[in-house]
Amino acid sequence: MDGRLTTIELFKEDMKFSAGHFTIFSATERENLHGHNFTVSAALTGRVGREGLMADYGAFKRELKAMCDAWNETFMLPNCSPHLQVERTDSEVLAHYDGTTLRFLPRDVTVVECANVTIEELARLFGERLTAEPERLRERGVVGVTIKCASGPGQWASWVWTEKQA
Ligand SMILES: Nc1nc2c(c(=O)[nH]1)N=C([C@H](O)[C@H](O)COP(=O)(O)OP(=O)(O)OP(=O)(O)O)CN2
Repeated sequence: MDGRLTTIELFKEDMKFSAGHFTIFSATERENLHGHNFTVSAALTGRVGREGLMADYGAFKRELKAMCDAWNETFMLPNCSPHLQVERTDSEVLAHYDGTTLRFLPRDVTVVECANVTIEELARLFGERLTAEPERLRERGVVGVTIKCASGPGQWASWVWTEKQA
């Protein structure tokens, strides 16, 4: 590798998903159910090899798109909230919050491994998926990954990984 660093930024038009959610602010305060057109973008920093190539970014695009597709047109519930408990019955997904129960059909819900369906948690989920195999990233010369997730124009949260922290 000639060693120089480059950063490839991915913010394709189709890296998006329309999903419902509500932000939980406390044990007794949350938003009403609503939705956003979320978008996600990634910046991959890495070393350029003698072939004039860093890691092929195609795999990263496919991974991000697959996550967007899985969450698109569903209602997202957090699986690890300190304030909300998710219960699955034979025919429903129940969300117990502050003495109330929200009822969903399984086909309409995505339960995600996060404490809150916020842009900061969604950015982390995207980032952790892309950096699940840090050794493989290193082999491909990737030294940094930054994910941005937005719930609309002009507001996003970032999540950053560097090879040193892994
Ligand atoms: N730290 C965070 N705070 C909030 C988040 C979040 O993800 N992290 N999310 C929300 C809600 O999603 C809320 O719906 C956002 O509403 P708003 O800021 O009004 O954004 P809109 O998409 O509705 O766009 P506007 O045009 O600005 O109204 C709240 N807090």
